[in-house]
Amino acid sequence: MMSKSVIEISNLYKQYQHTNNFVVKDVSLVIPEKEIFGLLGPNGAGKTTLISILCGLLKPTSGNVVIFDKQYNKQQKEIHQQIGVVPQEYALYPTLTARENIIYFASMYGLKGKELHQKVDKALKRLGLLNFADKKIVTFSGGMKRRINLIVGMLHTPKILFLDEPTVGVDVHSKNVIIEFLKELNEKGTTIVYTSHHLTEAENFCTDIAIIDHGEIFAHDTPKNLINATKNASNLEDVFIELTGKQLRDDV
Ligand SMILES: Nc1ncnc2c1ncn2[C@@H]1O[C@H](COP(=O)(O)OP(=O)(O)OP(=O)(O)O)[C@@H](O)[C@H]1O
Repeated sequence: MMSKSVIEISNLYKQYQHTNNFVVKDVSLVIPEKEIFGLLGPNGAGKTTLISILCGLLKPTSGNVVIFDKQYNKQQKEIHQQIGVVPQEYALYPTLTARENIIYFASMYGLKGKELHQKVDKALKRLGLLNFADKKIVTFSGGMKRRINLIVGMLHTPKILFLDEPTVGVDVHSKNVIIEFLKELNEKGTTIVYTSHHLTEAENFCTDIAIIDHGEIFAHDTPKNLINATKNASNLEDVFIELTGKQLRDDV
């Protein structure tokens, strides 16, 4: 039986002000509940623009986004209570500690008291950062900041978690910790929507993948079906090169 859809995107277009081109072009997608959906594409393909529209940070030029049967122009607050956002840029206060940052953002979702403190400790421990809880963010490495960014986005237990390149620029250890943590959240019921450059990571992690280039979705299917449907492809990288004509460096 098909899962019910939690995100429905129809005929989405985006053109930034004072530019001549659309950077998202006629994108229509349905994302079912409990999916791990990966949006893959080369630099400048439109991944950040599209995911920013889906989490309500940007307005589309035209088209429609429906999340849990709700639309941003009518029920923005209701949608925001049910989603979590982990942006590509660190959304953290550098001179506050990790714990202070997390508590500051979590309190905006109404988390407080003992429950909040227990959740903070549990997440910090799970992501290997409990010993750094009371250190200032300014002293953290890129991988540690990414993990705090992730806790900030998920502590209120969102039904959908949007992540823009959550593993970019981090070492293998941080990357594995992040991916394993996201898998656990997904097993507990969170739908994950993420963008990435990492084809091998996405192939192993995602239940469904859309490949975007020049603002257009070229393909959308399970990793296995994408590979099977592409002549001589043995992995997602082969599919990607066939569809976009580009080699996407699977860098750290
Ligand atoms: N604020 C903006 N104003 C004008 N053009 C923009 C703006 N933000 C992004 N763009 C352009 O829109 C296109 C898509 O950019 P976007 O950041 O969505 O791509 P991306 O796939 O996320 O790239 P990357 O992998 O490098 O992060 C690019 O050509 C970019 O230069």
